[in-house]
Amino acid sequence: MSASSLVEQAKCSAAIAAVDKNVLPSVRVLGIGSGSTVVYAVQRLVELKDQNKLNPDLVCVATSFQSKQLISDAGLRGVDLDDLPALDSEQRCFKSIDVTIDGADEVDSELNAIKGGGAAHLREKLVANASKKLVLIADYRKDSQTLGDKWDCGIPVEILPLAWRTIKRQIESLCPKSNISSTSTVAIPVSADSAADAFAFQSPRAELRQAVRKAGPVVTDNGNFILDVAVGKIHDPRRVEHLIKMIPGVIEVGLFSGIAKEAWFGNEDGSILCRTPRSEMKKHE
Ligand SMILES: O=C(CO)[C@H](O)[C@H](O)COP(=O)(O)O
Repeated sequence: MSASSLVEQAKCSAAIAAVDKNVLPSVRVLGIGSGSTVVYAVQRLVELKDQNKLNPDLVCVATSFQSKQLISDAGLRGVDLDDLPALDSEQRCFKSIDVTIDGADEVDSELNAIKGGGAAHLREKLVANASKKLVLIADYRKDSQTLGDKWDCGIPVEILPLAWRTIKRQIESLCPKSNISSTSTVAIPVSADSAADAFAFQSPRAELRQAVRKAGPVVTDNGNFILDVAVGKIHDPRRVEHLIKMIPGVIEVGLFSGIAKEAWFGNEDGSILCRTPRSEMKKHE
């Protein structure tokens, strides 16, 4: 089998396993992520729907234009995030989505994730944050110990177009390039008053993401630009996320720290791994 078929098979098997385990008839509100792996999840939902295995009142919340199209093409009922009741009266919590199934660009051992390879991470994070459970699905290339081990395209950062050069400069000046070599890892104090406020960070390089088959930059579903910020290995994703998010004009950072509850990976050999934060890997057939 070719390498690309193996990857597709791995995406598909992870998606099917995650949907079967998580989209039970009790699920009434389902978040649908974005990207190529999610396509397989939606295909599985159609099969379950045809077998009357889904909640008859199921509604789906989209995370992008693509996801909205997937939902409607599958004959599933879509609903806007803001049209959901703010409070789940049964469980008395403010998470109105039961489960969200989404892809990822890289997932570390704690299930922190890089997302936004498809430039959809702003709405993906809104939906994930409103979900009782975020389940990630991916192929074996995304499964890593530390963010930055495998994904080398940088952290996607959605920004306000009118100040893109200023924001780029400010991100790059989080750690002046002149201070370090391209391979070194240095400690950057994020606040002057505490030595503990330091984290490993490589020289950030922020590139404006360019469109394919369209002249100029990628424009997100929200009308914004994307900077891909290369920082090397990310040992403290929450810190990095907060540091970048503090820059005025940054709308959302494609780091999902401590949000996902479960991640499913399809392997090259056809097996599937399910991971939870800090857990041992569980092998499924
Ligand atoms: O975050 C995303 C889009 O913003 C995607 O979920 C992520 O890029 C993974 O995509 P794929 O399943 O195509 O590998």
